[in-house]
Amino acid sequence: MTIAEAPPILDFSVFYGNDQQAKDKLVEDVRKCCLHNGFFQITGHSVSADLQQNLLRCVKQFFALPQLDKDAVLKDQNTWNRGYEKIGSQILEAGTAPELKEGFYIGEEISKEHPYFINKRLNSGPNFWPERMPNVEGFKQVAMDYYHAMHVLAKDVLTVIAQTLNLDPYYFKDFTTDAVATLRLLHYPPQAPDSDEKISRGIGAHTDFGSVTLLMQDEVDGLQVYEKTTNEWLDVEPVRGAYVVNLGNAFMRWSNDKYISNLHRVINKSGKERYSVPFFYSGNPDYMIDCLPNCLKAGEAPKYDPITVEAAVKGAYQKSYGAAETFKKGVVSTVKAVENTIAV
Ligand SMILES: O=C(O)CCC(=O)C(=O)O
Ligand SMILES: [Fe+2]
Repeated sequence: MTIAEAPPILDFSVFYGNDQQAKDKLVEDVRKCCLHNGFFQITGHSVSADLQQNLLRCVKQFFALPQLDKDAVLKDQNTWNRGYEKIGSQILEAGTAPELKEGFYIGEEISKEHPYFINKRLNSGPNFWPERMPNVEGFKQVAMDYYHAMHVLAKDVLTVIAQTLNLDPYYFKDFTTDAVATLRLLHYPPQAPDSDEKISRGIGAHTDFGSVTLLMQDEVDGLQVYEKTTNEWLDVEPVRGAYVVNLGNAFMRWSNDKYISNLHRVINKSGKERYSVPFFYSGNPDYMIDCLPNCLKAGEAPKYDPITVEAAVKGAYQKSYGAAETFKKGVVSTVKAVENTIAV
């Protein structure tokens, strides 16, 4: 594995097997990636190809709905991060235009009687389903089956990550109990061939806010990961069925910046419609993120105060949507980088 290459593809099936040498090698490969840029890809995982394909079919059906039907479930109608976001709702990279993507957010189905909803906990409430969609019941079923399968896979990935830090494989058990996570369906229309490379983005350069992200891409490319050693953007070519795994800002803070939450972006120059589905795993909202064991060098002190998962993640989305609003009001020059985004 050389360094200035797109995130390597690791065979995760060894995690489920008994070959200790292969398991150790997986842990070692994941460790290298976490230290370098926090990005790797996995095949041979537990999510079935059928479920992945069914979900992608639903994603395409949803975005093909008439605009009015999508607008009926606009996410600004709730405060718990569910529903549809229009093209141009977000700016993650300072100095770029509102992003050329539309999205749909799904989370755990949390009723209005649930204590998480009553107490306005992180991203907690009922889903906001597109009731005008033909076969909406099928859409709900596939989306929730997929959402729950992703929780299982995220726990497995964290079991490996624990071992990369020489921790008990189940070190993250409390963190993953009653975890909050968000599934985001994304559609990137093709960018005009003559669009300005400097300001036109599917999604601007950003780092993810949560702990770990598991991303499924369809067959159209466009995702790029920043390579700091060479100051390049590396293409992450889609691999059928694979997940791109990356650590988010909360994990970086938790590891005292030993493990990296890295910049990435999407520019869809393919001329085709692009679809992708990131799953953002935050963790248990009450869990206290405090410098993980084995993350301090000799004599080094923790850089950050302990913080709950909820406090670490909340608010970050708000800032990026605020930036798009500011842009649309015509005050482009005053748009500031969101706190955790570095313009390169
Ligand atoms: O669509 C992609 O490939 C990346 C999406 C992403 O980075 C995000 O939603 O945070
Ligand atoms: Fe991202």
